[in-house]
Amino acid sequence: MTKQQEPRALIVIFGATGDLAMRKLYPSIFNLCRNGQIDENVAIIGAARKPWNHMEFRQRVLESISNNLESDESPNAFLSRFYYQQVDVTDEASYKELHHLVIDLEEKYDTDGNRMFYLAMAPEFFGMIAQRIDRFGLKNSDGWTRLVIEKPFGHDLASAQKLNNEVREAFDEDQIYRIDHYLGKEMVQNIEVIRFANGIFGHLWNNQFISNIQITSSESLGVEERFHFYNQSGAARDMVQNHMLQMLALLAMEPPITLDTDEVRSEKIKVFRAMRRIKPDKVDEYFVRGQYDRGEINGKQVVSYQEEHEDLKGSNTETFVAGKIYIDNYRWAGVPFYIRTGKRMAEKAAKIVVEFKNMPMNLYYDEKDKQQPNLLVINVQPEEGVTLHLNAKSNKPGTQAEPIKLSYLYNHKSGMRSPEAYEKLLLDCMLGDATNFTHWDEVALSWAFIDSVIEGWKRKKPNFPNYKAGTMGPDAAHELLEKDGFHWWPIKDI
Ligand SMILES: NC(=O)C1=CN([C@@H]2O[C@H](COP(=O)(O)OP(=O)(O)OC[C@H]3O[C@@H](n4cnc5c(N)ncnc54)[C@H](OP(=O)(O)O)[C@@H]3O)[C@@H](O)[C@H]2O)C=CC1
Ligand SMILES: O=C1O[C@H](COP(=O)(O)O)[C@@H](O)[C@H](O)[C@H]1O
Repeated sequence: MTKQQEPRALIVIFGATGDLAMRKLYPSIFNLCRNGQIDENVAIIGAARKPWNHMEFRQRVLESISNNLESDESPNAFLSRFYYQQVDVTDEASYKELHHLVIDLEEKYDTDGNRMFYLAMAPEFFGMIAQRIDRFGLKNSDGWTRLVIEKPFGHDLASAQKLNNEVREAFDEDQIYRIDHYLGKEMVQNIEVIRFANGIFGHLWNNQFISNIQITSSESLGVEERFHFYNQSGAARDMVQNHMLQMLALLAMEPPITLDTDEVRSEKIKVFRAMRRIKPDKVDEYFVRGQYDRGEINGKQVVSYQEEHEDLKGSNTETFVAGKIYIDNYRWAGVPFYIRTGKRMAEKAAKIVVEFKNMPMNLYYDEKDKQQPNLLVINVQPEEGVTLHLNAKSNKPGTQAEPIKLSYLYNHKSGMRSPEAYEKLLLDCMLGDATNFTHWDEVALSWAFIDSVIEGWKRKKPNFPNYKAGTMGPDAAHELLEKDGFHWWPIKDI
């Protein structure tokens, strides 16, 4: 968290007619307005090629927020702040027309000259738009100008570096807000608080007391309409390089000296630097890849990845990744961080399990009835909460101790709604708080790590498909932990 400013701004959304804008951005802006977190000094320009006028655009925005509207609530004041400008980002004249509208609205809404440009467009346009915003005078020297960039930020280190150079020719690092929506999730933000505000965890958070940490983000859906993008990307690039490694960094970083953006980022960067790089010829010791076959999810038969579209036939793209990552520093030497993510798995869930080492001597359990390790479970989604697994006195005949759970569920409190990730991140950007956005060094180091895994995979053709839809991935993902004497903790009811 960094010193916060007032949320006064003109927001320009490139890609305003697209899926992300409709499904995530407009409902998030609506919630921020309804909660009074942004007010009359914020207006929004939607920019895309569709030949819409302001009224047609407002109608689409209305449709996108219809699920959020109460029956007796009028959306008119909210919608009146939305304007549309037809823009082809490849056409220079578009930027000049956009500039005129920006100037008009800035005066009307008294936005102090603050401008947020949100790039909700295909990544190949990111560099071009950033440079043209600069070249056509859309950056404002009176207020602040910020550029929000969606993922993916590159396809590998080389392309990310090229994109970063292009963007940096027009914007300074502190003006660039690279989105990783996992950093906007309530329980991901809670990792730091749980660690740094609780002595019982803070003091034990190291290799003396923790045996391993497991991070899972599983999805039950397949690739759906995004198959074209996904087939060129795969789970390692789509989920591991960003979301999974970001959660790992928050779990592993040293306490920052303050919560200022630079301090938090600098601790995360140190984690990325300490991550043991996997040599391509050793990739199979550390990483497992998978692709789903036909299977059953929620009682419904589903087709294999390769059957989802004719273009996917014969594909070698991984839809599942499990990995073991070591952080070679004093705190974490010898502690494996296991990560696991994939499509068409048994459940949609994201969960972190911190497994503590057992007591050195066991008074209450015998050989057949082993002591359960203490677990701290951070439920990221769908439930949001924390569960602590302890051992306590048992009343059952023949046993002296048994595992019990202490749970706190955030989203089960009546009337409590966790803000959507995009809601928080949009507000953070307006407030000038870049803590929950990724710094270039984090992006570069995580690409370097993933590139060597992918390089190792390229050397050997995978034997795909290798897991059934509706399961928790290929057998090799389970063996990865078993050979270290661990197992994956379940993602349900834990
Ligand atoms: N959808 C999602 O859930 C997520 C998306 N993202 C990222 O967000 C970005 C956008 O994704 P998504 O919304 O799904 O993509 P869509 O394909 O749904 O939308 C693309 C948008 O770009 C506009 N566009 C395309 N070409 C031009 C052009 N030459 N000039 C101006 N506008 C143009 C399209 O509008 P028009 O045709 O009217 O010009 C449309 O508004 C991508 O980087 C994606 O990776 C990230 C996470 C999740
Ligand atoms: O960034 C992405 O994330 C989603 C999963 O996000 P979640 O918030 O629903 O867990 C994933 O489906 C998508 O492939 C990926 O690009």
